[in-house]
Amino acid sequence: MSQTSDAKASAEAAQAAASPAAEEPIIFLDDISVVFKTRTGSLLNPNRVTAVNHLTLKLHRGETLGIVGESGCGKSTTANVMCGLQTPTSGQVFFKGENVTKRSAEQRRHIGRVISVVFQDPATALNARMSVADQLLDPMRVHKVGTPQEQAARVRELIGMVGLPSSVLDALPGQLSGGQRQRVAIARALSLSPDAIIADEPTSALDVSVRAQILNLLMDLKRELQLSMVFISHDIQTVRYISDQIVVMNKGQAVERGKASEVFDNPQDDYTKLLLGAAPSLLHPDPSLLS
Ligand SMILES: Nc1ncnc2c1ncn2[C@@H]1O[C@H](COP(=O)(O)OP(=O)(O)OP(=O)(O)O)[C@@H](O)[C@H]1O
Repeated sequence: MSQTSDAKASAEAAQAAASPAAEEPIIFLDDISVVFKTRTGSLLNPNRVTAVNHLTLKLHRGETLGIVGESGCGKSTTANVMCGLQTPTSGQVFFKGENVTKRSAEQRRHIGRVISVVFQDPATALNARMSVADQLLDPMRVHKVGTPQEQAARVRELIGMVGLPSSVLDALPGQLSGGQRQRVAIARALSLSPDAIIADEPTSALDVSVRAQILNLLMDLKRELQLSMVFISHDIQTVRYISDQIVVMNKGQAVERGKASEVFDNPQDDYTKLLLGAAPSLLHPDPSLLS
């Protein structure tokens, strides 16, 4: 199934490449694999773990691509390849048509290709000793974006965009709730007006009631800013709620892909069916929380 799924994606990619009029995907992972050296590995592959195995996927402008699969299936490694934190062992990474396979996240920023990441735990993603205002100013200072006045105005704009009062700007992360901290992390991710955002399990560390609020915030921002987003989760119901397109991963491979509604209403792969069958009892006992 995965080969069929990836063959389909490769055929689409070839077709898109042949048509100059077709809009380039923001991110295009072309048949990437990531193999880590380890002390253990498997019987067939000693001292090696294949975290991602011949994966092809595309993120189009304004789209939310959901990546779903169990722990260890390669989601975070895929996210790291997308944002330049991990170089693939094989395969190529394109950013708006440009081959950036060998470029680090830092090098990509210098050529104006920005992908921001929102991590699972805002407590560790934010600097505990920096005020909220400084956390938001930091990326603009580091990348020398705007005058001090423009940066200050942008900070006020960002904090409003994520639904927080400007009174939190002087607070330290430890003085905020988990949901507020994740809002700050999202504001920080938006500060350089990224081409795409990768949200890697952004709600998993939060209380169930707060999860729905953060999901709704991401949906609102996506609409208002026409964000292109990769949303990664082991929770298939959360992915279903927010995504336009879905890739289901198992053991480093894409086992199913397609429009979210089609994948969920008519899953073809046994693993997807298993995830869907297991889903209702996993994290959202009360579906009204997501409405
Ligand atoms: N730096 C590394 N060195 C060795 N093995 C690694 C490394 N990073 C990830 N792995 C292994 O690669 C596989 C995929 O890991 P990855 O973190 O991408 O999965 P995941 O789906 O994001 O899981 P989780 O949801 O638990 O984070 C796992 O078997 C993991 O142990």
